[in-house]
Amino acid sequence: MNAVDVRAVTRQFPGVRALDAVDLSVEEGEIFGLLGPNGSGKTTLFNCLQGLDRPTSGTVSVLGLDPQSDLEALTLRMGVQLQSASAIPRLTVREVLRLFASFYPDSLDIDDLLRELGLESKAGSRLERLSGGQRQRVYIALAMVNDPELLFFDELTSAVDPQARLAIWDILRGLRAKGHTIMLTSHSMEEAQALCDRIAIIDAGRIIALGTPVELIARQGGERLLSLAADPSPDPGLLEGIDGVSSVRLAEGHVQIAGSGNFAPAVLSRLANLGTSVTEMTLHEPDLEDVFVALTGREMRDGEQ
Ligand SMILES: Nc1ncnc2c1ncn2[C@@H]1O[C@H](COP(=O)(O)OP(=O)(O)OP(=O)(O)O)[C@@H](O)[C@H]1O
Repeated sequence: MNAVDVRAVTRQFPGVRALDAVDLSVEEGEIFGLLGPNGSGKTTLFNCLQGLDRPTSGTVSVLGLDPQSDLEALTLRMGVQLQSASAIPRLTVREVLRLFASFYPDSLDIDDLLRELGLESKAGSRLERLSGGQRQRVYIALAMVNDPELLFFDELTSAVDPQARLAIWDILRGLRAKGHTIMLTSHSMEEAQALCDRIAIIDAGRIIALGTPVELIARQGGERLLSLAADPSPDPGLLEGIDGVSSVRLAEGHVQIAGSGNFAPAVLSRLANLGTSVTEMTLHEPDLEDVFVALTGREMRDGEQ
């Protein structure tokens, strides 16, 4: 059984179709990323999955349950990340965990949870005193307190520094290793690539791509791009026949060589044979951002509304 099944889900608000015939499934035990620019429908879909909103048409099944009619049973089995703890800033980490644990008939041991999330030394600190990364770890702990099968995280790492981000990714990987299913939203293609088993890219309420990051990049025909400055600048025609190279062009004083496979060493050796010295070189691997640009004609961040 899939953890989540969404079939032909449309959510129409006055003047805005936030979700438009969305189909997707999340398998048990995977980290599934829902990626899209601001206003693309991520929160609306999460709301429908968590029983906070109802699709205008289509069906949603979460852990085999209907989030509208079976919400009570579902609440015991899912964990939802708190958006902001503004209502409880004066409680300590331990107090807020105890409070949340009291909402459920069964909960994890608070000390184990604190240890697992590296929060033991912060147990007595008020939420308002924590750093952004520490607070996000508390939100993860709160979502975990009922030991849920399925966890939802919304923009978990958007406001934390790179080091805290890596620590949070490790926590999520640890949850996956223990069999939990995770569904997360993100604006970050980098995060999706590093963390998610599969992703759906959503744009204007429609799923425009669905698969593993590697599949999506391959499907888009993503190529490596070797960009170099060389002196003297070589005739592009002399690099065109190299194995794996699909195109060579001169742009802004750089030679840009696109292709697949490991063509860079052959290019460099051809340039050396031509007596050309390379003064600068970068290699861009195809990534999910390229997939988004190829599908929509714009950058993920440009799409913000
Ligand atoms: N209650 C509502 N009433 C009217 N329009 C809404 C409502 N909720 C969301 N929308 C609209 O639906 C669209 C999708 O919004 P949603 O919040 O799902 O996007 P999102 O992808 O989560 O964005 P963000 O990344 O900014 O959180 C937007 O155009 C939004 O303005």
